Amino acid sequence: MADYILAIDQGTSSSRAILFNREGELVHVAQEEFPQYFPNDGWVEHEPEEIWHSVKHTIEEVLAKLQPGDTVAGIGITNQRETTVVWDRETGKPIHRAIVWQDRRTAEFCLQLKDQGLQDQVQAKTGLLIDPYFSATKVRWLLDNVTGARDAAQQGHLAFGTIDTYILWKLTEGRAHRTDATNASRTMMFNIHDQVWDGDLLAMFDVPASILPEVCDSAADFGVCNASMFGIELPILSMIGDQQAALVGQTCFEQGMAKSTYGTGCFMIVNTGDHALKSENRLLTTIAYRLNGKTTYALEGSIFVAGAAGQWLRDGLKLLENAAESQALAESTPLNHGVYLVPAFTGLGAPYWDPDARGGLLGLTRDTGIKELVSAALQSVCYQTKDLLCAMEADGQELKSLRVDGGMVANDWVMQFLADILDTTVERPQIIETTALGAAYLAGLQAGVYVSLAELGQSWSCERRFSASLDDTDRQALYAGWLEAVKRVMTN
Ligand SMILES: Nc1ncnc2c1ncn2[C@@H]1O[C@H](COP(=O)(O)OP(=O)(O)O)[C@@H](O)[C@H]1O
Ligand SMILES: O=P(O)(O)OC[C@H](O)CO
Repeated sequence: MADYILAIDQGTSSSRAILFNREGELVHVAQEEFPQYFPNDGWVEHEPEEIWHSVKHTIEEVLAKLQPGDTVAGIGITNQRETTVVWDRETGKPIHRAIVWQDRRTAEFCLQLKDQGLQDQVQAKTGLLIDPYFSATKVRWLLDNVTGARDAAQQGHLAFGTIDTYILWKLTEGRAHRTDATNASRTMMFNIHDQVWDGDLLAMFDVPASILPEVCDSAADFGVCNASMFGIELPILSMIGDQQAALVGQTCFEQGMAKSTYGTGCFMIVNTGDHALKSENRLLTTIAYRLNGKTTYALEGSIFVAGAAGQWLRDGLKLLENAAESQALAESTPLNHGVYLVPAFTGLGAPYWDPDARGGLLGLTRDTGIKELVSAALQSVCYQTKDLLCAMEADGQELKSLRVDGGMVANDWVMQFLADILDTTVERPQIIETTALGAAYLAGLQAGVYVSLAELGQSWSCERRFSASLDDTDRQALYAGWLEAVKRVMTN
């Protein structure tokens, strides 16, 4: 049996390649950031070739650490979801930069669809709420705005993919055009009940079926990366959206188990088993994973800005050298400083869904300083999680505890404030690279390294539990201030 599984975690801010051993331990990791482009108000783009190069370099870096005789079972790919790439099938060249999930350029078109009363139909088929977040309107924008694209698409010359599909295409040098059910479920073109690309939706978004990838289980034989690329032949054995991968990496396999991931954005997901539970509180119904043709569903709350607020303080305002510094600054101010940052830089996601909202900084006084701003930015992530938790509870999902992961959970102050504001126990696992681990687990299942999800469930272990200790009155007062601040920035 092979020694290692290679996971590729292609996130919004960086790409990572990680070698896990059979015990699910992280053995080697390489990481590379890539540029973000903000060409217009609310627009966010990535250069697909730059993403691919970062993926290629990180794979090369970790494979270089293998010893002679070491074997790799295959690759699991997990990725930032919804981000949309369209490329030429012949040349492999993207016709435009990727339109990133955070991008709001199609807000007006989404509003038109909602005004036409199409929300219910879209939600019934896809589990999603009409929003620029999802791929469908981004594909339409590309076909309408890149010269010649629509004609080329009609003639079958173009391919669409989310980032998983694009990486697979590159790894297999154009031989495989596939995605998995979790990524398909985020396009707003996929019927999550019938598990097919939906003709009505394709007509609604004016997307020709010829550009779509084949949809597979999350663990499947997706294709093979030939030895000519990295020196060893590597089959691609899993593909899964990063938030669903984190659910798998956190081994939340039972109904009612939940995780929240704090990367660029924040995504809380609760496993709802084989039931596609319709949210009455503006959460998303989505596919958690599909294995051996059996679909497991989830309820998701998606927040667009979490760690990105720290990036703004670091790169935009130059208030921080690095994200880790934020902890000491936040520790040096009381919780009730009265400053609220609503980081609606690219609109608000769940449960508000207001693409036109923009950020607000409220409660400033003459003595407001860097530490209050930093604290407010970190607190905003926890308040937004509270919004999601309230929506989940209103949908009948009672969480006893919350498993957390992602780059931001290294910050103990944030984790304690999160437990305090949620009034729930927050559990940080030993391995916080759970996204990559989830992809590796599924690749391992496909390769026969692991036998079942139940076996994997035994492997989860907690590094630290954060218990709520804040007085109830203080909690309520802090959260009431947040709700008031959100009201001030909303446009709908
Ligand atoms: N100690 C920390 N405190 C606060 N934020 C942090 C800390 N460490 C990392 N981050 C934030 O976490 C994010 C990176 O997390 P990661 O899971 O790698 O994101 P992604 O998958 O979106 O690329 C960045 O936005 C960074 O600012
Ligand atoms: O890059 P992340 O980890 O913030 O995740 C992005 C999400 O998949 C967007 O839906």
